[in-house]
Amino acid sequence: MREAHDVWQVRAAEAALMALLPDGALMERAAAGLAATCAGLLGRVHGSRVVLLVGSGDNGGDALIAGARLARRGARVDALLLAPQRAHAGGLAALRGAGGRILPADALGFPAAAHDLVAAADLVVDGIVGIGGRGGLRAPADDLARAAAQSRAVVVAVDLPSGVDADTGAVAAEAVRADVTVTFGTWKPGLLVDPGASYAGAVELVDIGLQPPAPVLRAPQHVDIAALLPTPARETDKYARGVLGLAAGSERYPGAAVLAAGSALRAGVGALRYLGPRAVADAVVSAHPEVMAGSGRVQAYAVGPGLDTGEEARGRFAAALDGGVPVLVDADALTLLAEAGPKALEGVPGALLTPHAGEAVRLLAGLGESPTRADVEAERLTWAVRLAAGYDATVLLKGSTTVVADPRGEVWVNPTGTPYLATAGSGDVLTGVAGALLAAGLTPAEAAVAGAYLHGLAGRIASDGDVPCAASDVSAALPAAWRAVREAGAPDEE
Ligand SMILES: NC(=O)C1=CN([C@@H]2O[C@H](COP(=O)(O)OP(=O)(O)OC[C@H]3O[C@@H](n4cnc5c(N)ncnc54)[C@H](OP(=O)(O)O)[C@@H]3O)[C@@H](O)[C@H]2O)[C@@H](O)CC1
Ligand SMILES: [K+]
Repeated sequence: MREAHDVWQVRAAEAALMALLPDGALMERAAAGLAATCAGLLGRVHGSRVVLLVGSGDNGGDALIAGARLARRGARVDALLLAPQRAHAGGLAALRGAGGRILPADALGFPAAAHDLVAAADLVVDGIVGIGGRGGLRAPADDLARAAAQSRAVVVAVDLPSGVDADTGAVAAEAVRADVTVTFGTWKPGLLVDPGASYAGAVELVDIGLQPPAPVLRAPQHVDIAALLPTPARETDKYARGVLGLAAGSERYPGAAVLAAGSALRAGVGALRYLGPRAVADAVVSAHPEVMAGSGRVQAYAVGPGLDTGEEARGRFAAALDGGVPVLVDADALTLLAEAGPKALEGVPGALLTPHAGEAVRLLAGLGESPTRADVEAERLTWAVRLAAGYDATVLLKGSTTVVADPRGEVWVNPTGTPYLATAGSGDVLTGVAGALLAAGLTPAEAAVAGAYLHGLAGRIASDGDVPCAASDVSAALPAAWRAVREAGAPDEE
């Protein structure tokens, strides 16, 4: 599990550790890790051209000390200081001592000369701001961020790309686009959640000895998901494996039911009961003869894909909520839930809501909040947590990064997925998978985390080689995704 901590937690852990160490030791550790990554990226350090973008805080200090290490190995290092009077004194002395050049950015005939330097560099180190950053990058730092983006140099961000909010991943204005981010002590949420995650490039974590408390955000890996996936026991039967009731599809949208059903079957349900109009039931059964049409005992319901919002749909939604079992609420059922408000979920033993940003806006309106879709996409952690608390339910907020929040405030981010999953029917596949896991007895949060992970992985498999895929292809790739996760979780053979 990758674990991320917020700025407040990092600062507290840093203070506790600094009290035990000589002055500057922590920054030396950070800078040593940073310099090692830069050297690896350069290949040949001697004779290479390195430009440091140096802000006024310790993030700039890390860059200067790493730059000194590279200069001692023969790199030509130029430090561009954004605030010469306030740059890290120890870092400046170290770089000067190692033969690096120190250039106040504004004394250079800024910005032209600074641009030339950045354009000619092999590697640019972004030490403008780290966890002390607030809001979008201010001038003239924003201009340097643009210059770095235009340069052919490899861009390495120190701790996190400047301009990315460490706690939320929000990018208020310009931000540095890094090829690699070297982060210290622990992951920051902004490195895992879009839009910030998309600015970070490949992230390397340098252990500096921090011992932070429980994380604010977790990103599961294959082994974590393998530990959640149900394995049928020798004496199991279809009821023990979990029966899912699927209330999806309508005469207008029969395909959603077919896709969700096929995906649930591939995600290990013992049996699937389809609940809906006769014509749709016929389509589902003809595509998947394993499906039983009609009501009966189930361990969980999944309700919503292609459901429609008319009288008949409302009846199916109400029946699912009244069933006394966990319920996954998606698509049209989210619209009905937003209308009814959180009280509709009272008495449901475990609800999992799976909105995209637009549906989240509707649900939030039911709580008296009025963010726009763009607001939700810019700060998805914040809004997912708010929804989970307001509806007292687990929320899986779908999007460029999918996040899961449970009502106690635990939050996960899904590291799998691909933009190719933005295709019609993709959400129906996710509903089938997560619904099956819910029926198998996973908690709503576990079903959401594992469901999003498998769905994202199946999407990557289906679009391997940068090839577009249909939702049916994603569904068909579920067994391969499941297998990949299982293999990673299997104990090594002796
Ligand atoms: N924690 C740890 O364990 C360790 C931490 N370490 C390192 O310390 C870093 C944190 O250092 P930090 O606290 O000095 O803050 P930092 O990120 O340099 O930024 C502050 C400066 O940025 C400026 N600024 C702010 N917003 C801005 C904007 N939008 N646009 C432009 N400028 C903006 C702000 O200016 P001001 O607002 O004061 O004018 C202020 O001067 C951390 O990320 C890591 O790299 C490692 O060395 C060792 C282990
Ligand atoms: K930075």
